[in-house]
Amino acid sequence: MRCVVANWKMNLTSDEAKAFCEDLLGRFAPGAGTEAGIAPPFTLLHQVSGLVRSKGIQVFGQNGHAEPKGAFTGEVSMPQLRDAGCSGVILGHSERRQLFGETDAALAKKVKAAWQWDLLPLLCIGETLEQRDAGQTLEALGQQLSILAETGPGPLWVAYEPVWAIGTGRRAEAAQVREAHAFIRTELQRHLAGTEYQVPILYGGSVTPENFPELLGIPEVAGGLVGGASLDSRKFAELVRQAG
Ligand SMILES: O=C(CO)COP(=O)(O)O
Repeated sequence: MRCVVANWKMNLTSDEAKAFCEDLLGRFAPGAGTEAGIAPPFTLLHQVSGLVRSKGIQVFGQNGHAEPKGAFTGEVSMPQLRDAGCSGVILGHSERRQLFGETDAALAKKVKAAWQWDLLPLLCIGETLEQRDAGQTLEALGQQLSILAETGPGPLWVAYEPVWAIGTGRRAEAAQVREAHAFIRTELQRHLAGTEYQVPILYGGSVTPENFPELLGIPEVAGGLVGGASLDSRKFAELVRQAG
C-alpha cells in the first residue's frame, strides 16, 4: 500500500479549501493500492470531509486531545474529530513537539484515545539537526517509537520526518532515508511482533513532485506526508499519481 497525505498545517480558508478540493477531484487518479489523505486545520474539517470522503480520500485531524471532552480551552477531542468527518489523526508532528511542548508521555495517551474512537493515528517521528550531528538519529527515533511499548499494538501509520528537512527545501538524502526507514521497520517489528498490523512508513520533509519518485524507490518508503507542496492541488494530485 502507498499513502500520500497532505498536511495543510495552519493554511487555507474555506474558499481556498473549496477551490483546492474541486480542482483536486478533477485530476484525482489514484492507483488501486494508493491511499490519499488531507489534514486540514480544524475549521475546515467538516467542509473538506464533505467534499472528498465520498471520493475515497481520507481526512485527518492535525492533532487531538486525549480526553473525550471537558474543560480544555482551545483543544479538540478525538470524538469531535470523528464527528467532523475524520478517519485519522496526525499525532506527534515535530511542530507540536517543538513549539507546543508535546511529550512522548502525552502522545502515548493520544494514540490510545485515537484507537478508542476508531481513528487511525499517523505518528510522526524524526530527529533534530543537533541529534543527527551528534550521531543520535536512531536513538531519537527509537525513543519516539518506544511509546508503543506503553500503548500496545494497534492500527498505525508512521511518518519519518527529519526536523531539519521540514519546510527547508533540504530533503534528506536517499541513504539517510534508507537507514532511518530500515531502523523504524525493525523497531515496529519488535513492538508489534505477533500482531496483524502492517504499518506503512511515510517520509516527510520537503517532498515535491520532483523528488518523490526517487523517494518512492527507497525500500520501506510507503509514501509521503507533504507540507508546502500539498497546498497546490496540481502538485498534490501529481504526488498521488506518482504513488500509484
Ligand atoms: O511537516 C511536513 C509534513 O507534515 C513537511 O513539510 P514540508 O513538505 O513543507 O517540508
